[in-house]
Amino acid sequence: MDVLISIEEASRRLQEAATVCQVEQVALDRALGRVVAVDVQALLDVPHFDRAMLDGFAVKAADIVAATKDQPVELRVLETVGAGHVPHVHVEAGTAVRTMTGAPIVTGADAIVRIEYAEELTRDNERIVRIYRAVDEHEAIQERGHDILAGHTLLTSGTVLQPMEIAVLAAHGYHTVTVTRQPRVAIVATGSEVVPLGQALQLGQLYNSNTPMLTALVTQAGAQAISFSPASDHKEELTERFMEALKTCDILVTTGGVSVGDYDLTPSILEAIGVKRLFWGVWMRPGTPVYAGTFDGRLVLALSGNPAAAFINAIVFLVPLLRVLSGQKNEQVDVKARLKNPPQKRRVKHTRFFAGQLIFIENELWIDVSGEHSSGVMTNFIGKMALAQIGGEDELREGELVSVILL
Ligand SMILES: Nc1nc2c(c(=O)[nH]1)N[C@H]1C(S)=C(S)[C@@H](COP(=O)(O)OP(=O)(O)OC[C@H]3O[C@@H](n4cnc5c(N)ncnc54)[C@H](O)[C@@H]3O)O[C@H]1N2
Ligand code: MOO
Repeated sequence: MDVLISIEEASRRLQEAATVCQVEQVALDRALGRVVAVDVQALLDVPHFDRAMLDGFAVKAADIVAATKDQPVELRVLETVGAGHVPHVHVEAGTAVRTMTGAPIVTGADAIVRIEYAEELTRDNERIVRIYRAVDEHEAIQERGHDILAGHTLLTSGTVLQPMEIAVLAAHGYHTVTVTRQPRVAIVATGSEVVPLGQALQLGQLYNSNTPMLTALVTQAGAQAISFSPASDHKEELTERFMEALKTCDILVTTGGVSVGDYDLTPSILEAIGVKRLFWGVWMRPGTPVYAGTFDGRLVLALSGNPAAAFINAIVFLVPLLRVLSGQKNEQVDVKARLKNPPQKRRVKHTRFFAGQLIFIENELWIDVSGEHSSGVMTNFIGKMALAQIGGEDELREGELVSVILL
C-alpha cells in the first residue's frame, strides 16, 4: 500500500480520469433511469388547446356576475362537449356549453362554472342551465401552452429519466430519447476461498457474496453489470480473468487481494498487465486498502474482499463514478443527521462509515448506528437506509452532527 490519501483526493483522481460514455437512442419504454445526453426541446404547446379543468358549463363570466344561490341566472345550453370532442358552436351572451373536464373550450366562453353550481333542465324543448354562482374570467380554464410552449427546453442534458420525465417526453410525442450509453462494469471477485453459489462449502471456503452485491448495486445505479466467475489467488488465473474482463467494460471492479498478505496479488497483477495506478490506500474504514487505476481509457477499482468494506468502497467511489460516466448532472442533496448510539471506538484519522437507520426525534434527523460494525459483518446492513460518515473534526459521540449517505 502507498501512503494513505483522503477520500476527497481519491475521488478527485478518479473523477479526473473518468470520461462520459457515448450517446445512443432508446425507446421511451426502455428509458427509465437513463441520462439525457442532449437538451430536448418542447415540440408542442402543452396543453395543445385551451381546456376545461372541471366538469361544468363554459360561459361568459360577465353573463353571470349577479348569479347567487337565491337568484340564479339562466343561460341557454347550446350543446355538450366531452374530452376528445370538438365544439361546433360559438357562445354568445346568454348562452353556455356543457363542457367536461379535458374538453376544448368553445369560442366566446371565458370561464367554466363547475357542475355543482348549476342545474340543467328542459323548458319548451330547449336546454336551460340555472347558474347559482358567479365566476372569475379564466376560471377553471387552462390555456394553450400553460405548462410549456413549443421551442422551450423541456429537459436538459444530464437529467435522469424518472417516470415523470418520461411522461413529459411522451406528452410531446417523443417515441425515443437520446441518452448516454449505460456504463459497463465488469465484476471479478478474487480469492481461493471464494466459491460460486451452488457448490458445497469445504473448510476455509465461503460463498461469493461480493459479486451478487456489486451486480445489484451497479444495476441500482443505472449501469450494466457484467459478472465473471471468481478467480483463485493464482497469478495466471487472475491475469487471464482481469484481461478478459477489461475487454468488455468501462470500469473493472475487483474484490479481494488488495491488502498486504502473501496472497494479496491484485494490484501487482493489474500493474503487470498495464494498469496505471491512481492510488492504493485511503483514510477510510472500512475499506482502507482500496486500489484504483486506469487502463487504456478504462478505470479499475480494486476493492477490499471484506463484504462490508467492498460495499462501502463501492458506495463511496463506484456510485459517484457511474454518475460521471453516465453524464448525470442532478444535484446531490447534502444530508446531515445526529449520531445515535455510536460504537465505543477510538477516534482515528480514518473517515468512518456506519450503517444506520434514519429517525426523527423532536423534529431533528438522527441516524441510529447501533449494531456491530465490522468489515466481516453483513447482517448489520439489513434494512438500513443510510450510512453515517464520520470524518474531519467529527467526534464519535451521541448527538454529533454528521454527514449521511442515503443508500
Ligand atoms: N497485516 C495487515 N493485514 C490486513 C490489513 C493491513 O493493513 N495489515 N488490512 C486489513 C484490512 S483493513 C482489510 S479491509 C482486509 C482487506 O483484505 P483484502 O482486500 O486483501 O481481501 P481478502 O484478504 O481477499 O479478503 C478479506 C475477507 O473477505 C472475504 N472475502 C473475499 N472475497 C469475498 C467474496 N467475494 N465474498 C465474500 N467474502 C469474501 C475473505 O474470505 C476474507 O475473509 O485486510 C486486512 N488485513
Ligand atoms: O478496510 Mo478494513 O475494512 O478497514 O478492515
